Amino acid sequence: MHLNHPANVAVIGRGYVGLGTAGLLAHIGHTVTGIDIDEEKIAMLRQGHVPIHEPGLDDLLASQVERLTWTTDYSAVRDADVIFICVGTPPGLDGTPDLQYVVSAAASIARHLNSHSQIIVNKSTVPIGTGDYVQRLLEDHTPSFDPSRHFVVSNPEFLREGTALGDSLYPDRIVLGGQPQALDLMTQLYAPLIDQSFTAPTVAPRPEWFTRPAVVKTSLQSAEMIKYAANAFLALKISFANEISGLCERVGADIEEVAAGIGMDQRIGQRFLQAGLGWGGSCFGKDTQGLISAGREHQYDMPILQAAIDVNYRQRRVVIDKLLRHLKTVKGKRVSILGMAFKPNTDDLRDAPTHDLIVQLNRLGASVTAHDPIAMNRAAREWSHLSYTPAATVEEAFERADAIILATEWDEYINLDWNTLLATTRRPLVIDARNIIRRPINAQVEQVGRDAPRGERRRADVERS
Ligand SMILES: NC(=O)C1=CN([C@@H]2O[C@H](COP(=O)(O)OP(=O)(O)OC[C@H]3O[C@@H](n4cnc5c(N)ncnc54)[C@H](O)[C@@H]3O)[C@@H](O)[C@H]2O)C=CC1
Ligand SMILES: O=C(O)[C@H]1O[C@H](OP(=O)(O)OP(=O)(O)OC[C@H]2O[C@@H](n3ccc(=O)[nH]c3=O)[C@H](O)[C@@H]2O)[C@H](O)[C@@H](O)[C@@H]1O
Repeated sequence: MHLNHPANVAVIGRGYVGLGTAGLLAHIGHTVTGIDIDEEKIAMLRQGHVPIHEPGLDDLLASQVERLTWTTDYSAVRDADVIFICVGTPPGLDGTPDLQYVVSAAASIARHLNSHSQIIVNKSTVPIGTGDYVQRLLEDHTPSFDPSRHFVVSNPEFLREGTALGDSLYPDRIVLGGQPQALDLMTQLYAPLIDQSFTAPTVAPRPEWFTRPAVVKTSLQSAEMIKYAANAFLALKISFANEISGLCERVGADIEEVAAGIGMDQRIGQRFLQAGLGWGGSCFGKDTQGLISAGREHQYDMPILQAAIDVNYRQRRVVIDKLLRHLKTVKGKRVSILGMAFKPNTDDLRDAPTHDLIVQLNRLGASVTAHDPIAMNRAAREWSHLSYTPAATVEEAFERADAIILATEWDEYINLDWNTLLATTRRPLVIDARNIIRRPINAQVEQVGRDAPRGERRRADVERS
């Protein structure tokens, strides 16, 4: 079978994954219609405004205006060769992913499928078996449905927020699950990405070391499982580093040196061993819980994943314990938090550790001030249930503070003139929950899994020697 080039593609959902996918497919030459039910966000996109903060995405989308259309009208599906589902799958109350948006998107697609060959590709992270379910739903609701022409494919997404463009344009692998003829069509769609024959955009240059992505073709179920297993493994790697960091503190070892030392074993690898406040964001918590709930459905325990979750959320208490060791009580004290987004270079606040830090500090009676270079406006909307004073500038956060907690390692914080700012505090106490401070500063500094920074031995020194 043959896929038109350029292909007509519909991308359902304009979140982090939908916008990244639309931008990528337009950049490699396809004609893309982005569909979302959120009229306000579609209106913003039509006016050239990107509704999320993702470095370089606004420039990439602006460079592709001729290939990109935004609409709330599903009838665009009728002319599409390939239809991507990129809607949210948030956790339900018991940790099971809520599939209502996927089901509703699939039902809307079903109303508009045509009688030609069309591929429905799921990029949302969904429980194993959802692809089959979507196929049955389409069969039931599409009078013209023909399994020799209408295919459901799983193509999980591995981008990280904050580095979405680079991750999408230069991926380690492209995972495709489904029937062989549908996967052949998908490799035709992705040919410029697989061969890296596109011109790298200036906002995301091709790394020198990058050659081409691997293409992994599997069954629908295996592709769906690969996504969950990848996120779960990364999450447990971080929790492993955090668990070891607690013991490091007790025996006088330094987690930065230990992580560098074990990470040099290529079987382990350096990445995702950064100890600190633990993971946050929309996916690691949701997907580890999602796997556990899938196990529960099959009467199968997943104790390693449960332990990874427990260790992760314990880190949020460890940081407050460190603060209390110095201040005894925080009642009436001014505690300033630097960083609200769950990681740098994004405005995403989902499951951000800072949320839980503020909750704990509110309970302990502290007066909380918080700052973030990008996420403050979003926090004003999404965290109105919390009690904190937003600091308009980082200087304002330091002024008269009894303690500073560094929660997100934005470059802006790494490059601060710490000593000048600390001079304006009431007490120079820094809880560096991301271990970013490398040299001694004029403050008592608490880090995670190590003594205060001495300056003479750093992770980088270990890497060089
Ligand atoms: N955020 C990330 O970095 C990554 C997310 N994922 C997965 O991708 C999926 C999407 O995640 P995000 O982009 O973060 O979600 P998001 O919450 O940022 O965006 C979802 C979008 O879908 C729209 N939507 C909901 N129902 C719809 C419908 N019936 N028709 C059209 N649009 C509809 C919403 O209005 C929203 O704009 C999730 O399953 C997530 O687990 C996978 C890899 C990375
Ligand atoms: O499914 C998803 O949504 C995505 O989830 C993660 O991406 P993301 O959550 O955007 O960001 P990460 O860079 O993975 O960071 C997640 C959290 O882990 C924390 N982290 C990361 C690495 C580390 O060593 N230590 C650590 O605490 C970060 O601070 C952050 O809070 C995965 O890395 C992506 O591959 C995946 O596509």
